[in-house]
Amino acid sequence: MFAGKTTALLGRMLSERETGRNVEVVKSSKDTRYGLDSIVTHDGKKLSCWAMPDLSSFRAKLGDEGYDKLDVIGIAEAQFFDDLYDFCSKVADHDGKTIIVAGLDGDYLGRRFGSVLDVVPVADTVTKLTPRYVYKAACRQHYVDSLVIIEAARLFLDSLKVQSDPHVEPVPLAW
Ligand SMILES: Nc1ncnc2c1ncn2[C@@H]1O[C@H](COP(=O)(O)OP(=O)(O)O)[C@@H](O)[C@H]1O
Ligand SMILES: Cc1cn([C@H]2C[C@H](O)[C@@H](COP(=O)(O)O)O2)c(=O)[nH]c1=O
Repeated sequence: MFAGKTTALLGRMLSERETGRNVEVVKSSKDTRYGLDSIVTHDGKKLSCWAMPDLSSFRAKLGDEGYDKLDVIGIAEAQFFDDLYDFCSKVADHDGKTIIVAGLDGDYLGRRFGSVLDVVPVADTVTKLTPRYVYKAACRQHYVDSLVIIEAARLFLDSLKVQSDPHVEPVPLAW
């Protein structure tokens, strides 16, 4: 929800790839917003991925040979995978691969979301990202009225365009 999770995941995967490591990304097939063949940031950066309903089918989908060659697995929209903890434990501890998880730890009401929080104790590092205030408010409202997020995003992006022009006075957002 505009916090930069997908941007961060994409950046991490590309830098792992640049160091010669073999990487793949899997995302939940529940997230159909931008199609199923890629993870896509809200400003349109893309990286191809596998979309799956659960993580237990990951190895079978890649095949043993493809799976064995992998060094790094990125997981997007992790909040939708019920088997996140079991997958991460097995793949990291048993198979020795690096896993980079991106997902929401809480829903729009601030309640825990899926099992993202369960993998925190077994993670080597955790980065907590938070949306800009305007997006946070709009995302909450989105679940009440789905049109509000679109208008809020448009207003915010318009305000950035105005502020980036040194000859134009910035217009404050009214909320
Ligand atoms: N420092 C930053 N880190 C991440 N995203 C940023 C940053 N500054 C601006 N952005 C913008 O915020 C948006 C974050 O989108 P995205 O990574 O898809 O978020 P999320 O996956 O959390 O919904 C993008 O439009 C990106 O360009
Ligand atoms: C806050 C919130 C989000 N969701 C869903 C909506 C999207 O499919 C993802 C969030 O994706 P993003 O990459 O962070 O934009 O989660 C939901 O179902 N319930 C919620 O409360």
